[in-house]
Amino acid sequence: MNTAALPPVPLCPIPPRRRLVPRSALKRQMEVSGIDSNGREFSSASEMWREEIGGTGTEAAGSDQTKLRDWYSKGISYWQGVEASVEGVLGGYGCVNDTDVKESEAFLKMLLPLRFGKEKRHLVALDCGAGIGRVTKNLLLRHFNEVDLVEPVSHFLETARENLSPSNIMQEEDTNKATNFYCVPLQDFTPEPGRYDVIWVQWCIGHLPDEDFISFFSRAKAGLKTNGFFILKENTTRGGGFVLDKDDQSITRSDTYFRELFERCGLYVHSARDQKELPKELFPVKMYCLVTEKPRKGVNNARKRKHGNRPAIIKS
Ligand SMILES: C[S@@+](CC[C@H](N)C(=O)[O-])C[C@H]1O[C@@H](n2cnc3c(N)ncnc32)[C@H](O)[C@@H]1O
Repeated sequence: MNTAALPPVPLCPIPPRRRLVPRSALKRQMEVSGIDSNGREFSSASEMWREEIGGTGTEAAGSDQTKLRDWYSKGISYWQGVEASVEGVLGGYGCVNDTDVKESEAFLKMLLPLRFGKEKRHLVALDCGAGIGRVTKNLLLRHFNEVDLVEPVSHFLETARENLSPSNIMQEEDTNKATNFYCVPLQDFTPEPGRYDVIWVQWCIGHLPDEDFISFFSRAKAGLKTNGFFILKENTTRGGGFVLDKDDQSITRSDTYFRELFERCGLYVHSARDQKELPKELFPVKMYCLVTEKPRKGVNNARKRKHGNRPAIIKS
C-alpha cells in the first residue's frame, strides 16, 4: 500500500507491526513463539511477559505492579497522541471501515436470532475500547436500542459523545441511543450485572496482558443477560506465534493463543469467522462469538447443514 498517499496520522497497532518487524525476523516468526517489533525473539509468551510485566502474564500475584502500570501507561500515551478520527483509530487504514462493518454486521445478523429468537426485544450492547465510537455509530446503533461505551482515552470518548449525539446520527429507529460513556480501561472496568445482550470487544484486547484478559472476561460474564454473548474481533498472527508491538504496548495473539485464553476464562467459541477483503499487508482478523455455556452438540451441525453451500465461512 502506498502510505505516502495517506494523511500523516500516528499509526495504530493494526498495520504497522508488519512495517516495524524486519523481513528476516518475520520469516523466522513461524519458528519461534514470539517476536517484538524490534525483531527480538522470545521462546515463549511467559518469557516475554516476565520481561514486560514481571510475571508470567497469567498470575496476578506474579506481576510487578510498577512494570504493569508502565505497560498500560505506554499504551494510553500512544493513543493520547493519535488524532480522534476514523483514520486515526484505524492507523491510517480508514479504508477498511466499510468492509469491517459489513462483515461484522453479517456475523451479528446471523447470531442475534440464533441467540434471542425472532421476537422483538429491548437490546443493549457494550462497545469496549470504543475509541471515537466508530463501531457503535456504524454498526451497534443499527441493531441495539441502547449502547454503552467504555474507552480510556478521554479525547476519543469526547469525540464519541459528539459523534453519537442525536443530531449527528441517522438511526434505523429514532429510539436507539448511546446511553453511558465510561472513561475507564478494561482492566479496571466491571459491567453492570445482567445489562448486556452483546459485549463487543474490537481491536483493543491486545492491550491487556493475559492475566487481565482473563480477569476482564471473567468479570464481564456477569454483565451478560441470559443467552447474551461476546464478540471479540481481533488481529491474529499468521503463524502460531505472537507479535509484541513496542510502540503501543500491545500483543497480537495467534488463534491458538486466543482459544487457550477463552478456555481459561470459562468461555466457549460458539462460532468464528474470518474478516474478508482486508489489504494483504494487514494481520488476518477474526471474529469470535463467545458464550458462557458449552454449545450443545448438533446446534452447530444444524447451522452447517443450512449453510452447506459455504461451509468454509463458519468455523466453530
Ligand atoms: C485500534 S483502536 C480501536 C477503536 C475501536 N474499537 C474501533 O474499532 O474503532 C484501539 C482502542 O483501544 C483503546 N485502548 C487502549 N488501551 C486500552 C485498555 N487498556 N482498555 C481498553 N481500551 C484500550 C485505545 O484508546 C483505542 O481507542
